[in-house]
Amino acid sequence: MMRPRSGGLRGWLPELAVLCTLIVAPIVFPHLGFSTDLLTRVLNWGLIGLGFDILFGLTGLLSFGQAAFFGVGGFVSAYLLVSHTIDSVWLALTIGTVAAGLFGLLVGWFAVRRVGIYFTMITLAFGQMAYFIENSPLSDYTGGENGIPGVPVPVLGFGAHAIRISAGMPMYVLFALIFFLGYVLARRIVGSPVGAILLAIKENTGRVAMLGHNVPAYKLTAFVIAALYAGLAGGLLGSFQSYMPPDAFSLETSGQLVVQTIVGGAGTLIGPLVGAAVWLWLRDNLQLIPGFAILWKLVLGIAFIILVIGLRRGICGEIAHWWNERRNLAAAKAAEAKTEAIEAHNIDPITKPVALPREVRLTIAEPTTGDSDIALEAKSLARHYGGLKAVDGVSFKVRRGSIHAVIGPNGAGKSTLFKMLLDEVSPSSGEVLLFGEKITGVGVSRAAQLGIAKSNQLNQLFPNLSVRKNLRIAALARRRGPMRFDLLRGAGSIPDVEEQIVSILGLLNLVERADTPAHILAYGEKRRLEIGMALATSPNVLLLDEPLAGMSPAERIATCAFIRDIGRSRTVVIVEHDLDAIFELAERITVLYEGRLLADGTADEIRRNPAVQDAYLGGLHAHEPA
Ligand SMILES: Nc1ncnc2c1ncn2[C@@H]1O[C@H](COP(=O)(O)OP(=O)(O)OP(=O)(O)O)[C@@H](O)[C@H]1O
Repeated sequence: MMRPRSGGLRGWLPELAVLCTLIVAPIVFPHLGFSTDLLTRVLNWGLIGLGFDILFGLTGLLSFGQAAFFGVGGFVSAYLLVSHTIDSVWLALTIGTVAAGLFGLLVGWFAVRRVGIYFTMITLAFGQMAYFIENSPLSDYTGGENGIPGVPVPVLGFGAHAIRISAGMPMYVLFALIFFLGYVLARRIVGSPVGAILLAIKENTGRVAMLGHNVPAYKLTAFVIAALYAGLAGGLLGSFQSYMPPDAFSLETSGQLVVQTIVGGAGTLIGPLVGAAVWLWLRDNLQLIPGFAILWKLVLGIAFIILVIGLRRGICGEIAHWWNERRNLAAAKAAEAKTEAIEAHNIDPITKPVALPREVRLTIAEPTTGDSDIALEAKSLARHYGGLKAVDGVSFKVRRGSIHAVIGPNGAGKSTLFKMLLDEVSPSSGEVLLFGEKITGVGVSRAAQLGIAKSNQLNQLFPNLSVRKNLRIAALARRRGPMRFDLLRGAGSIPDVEEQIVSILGLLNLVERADTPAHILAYGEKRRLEIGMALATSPNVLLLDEPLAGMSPAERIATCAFIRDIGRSRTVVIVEHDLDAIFELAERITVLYEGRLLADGTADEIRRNPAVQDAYLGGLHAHEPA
């Protein structure tokens, strides 16, 4: 699917292929029934599609309101030119594009905090509002139902040397050039750290936030990028046809963009262009067939259904999928065979851990008051679900640099407590202090930025990304902060992030699996990757929720060894049912029972505590020294 650029000349092959196609298209395509004007129109749809694909194909956000930005860009630019407020078409196009971007910022502000269908509904509502405003209150400026006629074409050069870019071939060349530049830019964005994070948002939004990235800000960035592309395409449309039509704002425009993107292949950048070519060609040619003139929409609909059912990934998506499968077939088969071998024979691929990633400096100030030796403190934490007190007023302190365990029978409230420790779940009452600073209420991504990370009881991976890319999303978080607009650098070009990934791959013994998609890994490997992702954020306090669950005995021993290693450079809090492991690892143990604190003390104190023995399980007696 949408692949960032790999190194060397090969990495530029898609750009080269697009450039060659744009050059030969006006020679070849007229033989297939495409006039030069139709090709120009296709390029204009392709240009909106580049931005839309970053929003929809890459980030997974389906907008039904792109016509609003297309219309704003088009009408602002057309009005400025026709009213002679501005004479330069280039300047008017720039202002129109910026206006669309600003409108995108406004709409996106409301939309990106909603998910799924609610996001789509908000974009649809704003799109319809924009259509109404253009048609009614602003009709003095937009021409209402008549649109704006007489939009001038762009001019290159000045004075006597000025060249008007007229319809036909000159206009095609202009559109092809702008599309190509837009494509190169879009590819860079996809390959940047921002692009990597947007893709991860589509895979698992919650985990991206938990790692410390500001998810709404990234979604908003994708939204504004899509609005800018649409605004530029809108402005160009007016100049191309010397007329800005009111239907630029219509729901049909937004719908057509979605349809074309799905037909061409979402997540490929080039898909919307190909989809537009198919769609416009079918539309134009069906109308010419005698007897089809009235039925063409029906036939177009049937053609769409056949394409979507036959080519689930869209035309370009299927081609890209076939190509990648063919290229990676041997590697994919080997990876699956290894997984089968691990699962069938219980091969333990863990060896001795290698270098630990180095500790990052604390991003929070040392506490000026209180006990600076306390890394984490829960103060009367409670979480109630209706009448159920999952956690009921629990207080405990975790000493800096220690391994601290939280144990308790099933349903005692351990996972809920953990979720409150990093503000993933808001407490009903009480608070959490990280190095003396209150973090309750800051939100999970801010808490991660302050230095607390968690590996989850149930894996929260990015299943379709490779192991390396999973770790990269984690390692980028604290290194770059909650949000950064590094849209033009390569995601894999930050040396200390890559060093961090290599150390963690070694630590988890996943070096050979670095390029394997996470969903192919064996269960034990997935558990290790889950821990590795939390570790890759370089946390000062690492929470491990049942890290040994589902591991083989040999993996448990090796995982305990590296948890002990991790504990040398940072504070570790661990929830685990394997009491042998806990008594071996933990310096202090907090025991929960039915949501309440039952005991808190050293491993020896807990082992001998009669209340723990009575309430927790008879099996604790088994751990009594003989
Ligand atoms: N979102 C929720 N809504 C309602 N009840 C919940 C929710 N989350 C947890 N609970 C309930 O709170 C109690 C504590 O659950 P929690 O998962 O924290 O326990 P636990 O000690 O981690 O258990 P286990 O060892 O089985 O993972 C359970 O009774 C659980 O059903």
